[in-house]
Amino acid sequence: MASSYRNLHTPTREELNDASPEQLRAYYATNASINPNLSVASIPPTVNGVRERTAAKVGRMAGMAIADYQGMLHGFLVGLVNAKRILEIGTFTGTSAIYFATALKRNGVKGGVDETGHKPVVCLDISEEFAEIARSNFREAGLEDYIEVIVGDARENLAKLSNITFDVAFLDADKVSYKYYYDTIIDKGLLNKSGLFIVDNTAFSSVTTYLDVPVPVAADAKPLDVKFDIDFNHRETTVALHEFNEYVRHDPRTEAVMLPLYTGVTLLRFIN
Ligand SMILES: C[S@@+](CC[C@H](N)C(=O)[O-])C[C@H]1O[C@@H](n2cnc3c(N)ncnc32)[C@H](O)[C@@H]1O
Repeated sequence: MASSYRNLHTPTREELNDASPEQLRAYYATNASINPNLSVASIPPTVNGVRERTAAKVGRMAGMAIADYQGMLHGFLVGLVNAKRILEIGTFTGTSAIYFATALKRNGVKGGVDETGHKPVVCLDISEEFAEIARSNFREAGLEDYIEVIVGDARENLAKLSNITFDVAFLDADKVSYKYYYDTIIDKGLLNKSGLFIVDNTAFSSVTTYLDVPVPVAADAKPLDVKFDIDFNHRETTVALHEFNEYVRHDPRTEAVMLPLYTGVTLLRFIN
């Protein structure tokens, strides 16, 4: 790739296509080294054991869960926008949903199904196996009244959601669909005008980023043979994210900022 991150050149699709995996990774290298132990925020007890239980079930795929530091950031943002309802696309075994629900509860939001027919955190995930693990993690955390998981392709289930608006929408499922999720949420009015999008992995370059994360797999763990397409196309994902980034950069409806946290976290809000 001709250009580097330092001179802030935005690579073209052709440049991304020509780049080696090492160049992609170097280009998108982000600050993955923030140590939660140095953070002034604390990891809530509701996430205790979630990573260990996840790793015991899915092995190294457990690295797909958001990091604690990012979860603490999400909790902070939930407070900042005074969120009452959150939409999450891509739940896996529930780490990010637990951070969201913990923050809602701390902010005084009550659990249970409300007049919209939903609990405060509505999660969409395609995998019944992951959803089952997530639900048991929600029970362990005492947050089952706060979080529901709707299983199926989020592209279809998003289209079915109606008569509800959210204060935060978190995108963390298949990256190639981010633009579709973003546009559908806006077009259907699913995000309040003062709401916040949080979009994960926007500077992602390789799934090995997940797999490089050390996870606490117990020696006697026998991970499930979970049917999940971990072998998805890295380049297709990278290019789709690049196109998403360019799309939102030029979208007059919103303003965006990408935080150089882990594999990139983009925050977007509506411009009046
Ligand atoms: C990176 S993981 C989410 C991690 C999660 N937010 C956490 O903190 O643990 C991505 C998830 O997206 C789900 N997924 C992938 N494609 C999907 C689709 N088309 N619709 C719904 N979920 C999808 C996968 O099953 C997986 O659980």
